[in-house]
Amino acid sequence: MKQKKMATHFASLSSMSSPSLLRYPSTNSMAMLGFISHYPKTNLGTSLREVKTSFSSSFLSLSIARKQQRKSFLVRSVAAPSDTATGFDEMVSGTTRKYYMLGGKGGVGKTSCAASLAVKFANNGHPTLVVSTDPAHSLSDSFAQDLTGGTLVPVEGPDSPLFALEINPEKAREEFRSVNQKNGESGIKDFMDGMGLGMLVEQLGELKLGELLDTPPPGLDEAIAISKVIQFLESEEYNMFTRIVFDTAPTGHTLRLLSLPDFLDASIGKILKLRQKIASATSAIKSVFGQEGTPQDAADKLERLRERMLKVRELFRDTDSTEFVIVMAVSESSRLRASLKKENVPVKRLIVNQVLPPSSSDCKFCAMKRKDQTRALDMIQSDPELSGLILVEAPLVDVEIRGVPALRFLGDMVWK
Ligand SMILES: Nc1ncnc2c1ncn2[C@@H]1O[C@H](COP(=O)(O)OP(=O)(O)OP(=O)(O)O)[C@@H](O)[C@H]1O
Repeated sequence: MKQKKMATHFASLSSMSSPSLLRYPSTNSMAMLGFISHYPKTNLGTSLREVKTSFSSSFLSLSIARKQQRKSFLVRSVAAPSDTATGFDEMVSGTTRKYYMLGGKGGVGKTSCAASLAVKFANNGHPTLVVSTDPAHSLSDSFAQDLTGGTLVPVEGPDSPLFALEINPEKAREEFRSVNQKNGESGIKDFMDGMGLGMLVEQLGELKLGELLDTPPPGLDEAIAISKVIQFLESEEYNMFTRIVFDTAPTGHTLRLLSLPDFLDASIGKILKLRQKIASATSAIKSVFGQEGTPQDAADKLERLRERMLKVRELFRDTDSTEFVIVMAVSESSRLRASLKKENVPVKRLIVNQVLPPSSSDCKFCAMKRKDQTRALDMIQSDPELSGLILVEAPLVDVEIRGVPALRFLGDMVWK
């Protein structure tokens, strides 16, 4: 229903003719998105004057103006773009597979930036896959398409194949969970004490395996989800993808994820060593690993998971194939950058999203916001953690970033 609405919406846009509208050439039959002035400075006159009208009184007038615009299918942007080049040429060059992980707090526009980057890659000849491993998915919203099935869904519109995937982190954990102990820890302890193996239980207890699987830390699901994606991308079937864009979880989760492979590697390594020790006590192992499958199955699963985690960890640190792009709101701190640095994760670019446009006649509120914003941008530029990064100011646009044409529009402004 919503998709239909979108299609109508953009179809109407494509049939508009106004001197102040700039039409986007589309290589397929998808409708086009028109925006007043594609932001070149020379073209700001009429459009910005109109925009200022809605900005000058209050946000109420802005929202009324928005409604009117939507009604007449006139979509306008209220921001000037950054002139900064993001080095997209470098991002797009070469056919060797590259991974882009976009991370940042929830609500800053991470998904929009990830989806627009994926669209841009696909429009520049790269068969692309965009994956959401954020437990609170919004990729479906962004593409205005249902991507919730946990499988690769083709996205219509871009010039080269673009597939999207929302990974259900719960499902991704199932494999790991299947090696979970079925009994409570005290049950196992009694049982194993009876067999003279109490010490091993203590060692297992120290790993907090049961706790880890029953109430997993937020980053665990994502670590497993990413490792699954990496795994299936290795198969021949998915060789075609030369760009993989990850819409990762919000900052806190992502940071945990970054340290998890080490943690899991250490834990799984210990478990595997313990397996050797208790190899003869089959029934005890069954209690620990559950009744399903043989101890060998459980150990093999853990070993495979461990290998995959190691790959993810390597991938996160490989500057040739992977880049972590930070997306933040203007007012945020540089904590994420510091943590990424500590984890040796390659970061080159920082997107500061929803930046207000320049204007000479702001309302009080807008003027205040703009001041805050200028101060925040100055701080970012002088922050030793951030100053070395390519700073990209993504403008606030007066339209919902939904569907391929809108993502294409945003992508053309952000990824240059
Ligand atoms: N530059 C922008 N101008 C205007 N609206 C924007 C911009 N960037 C994002 N938005 C809007 O902000 C909302 C949140 O964006 P998005 O879903 O991309 O954020 P997110 O960081 O992925 O959030 P979450 O983690 O909650 O999914 C969306 O409605 C999106 O359309």
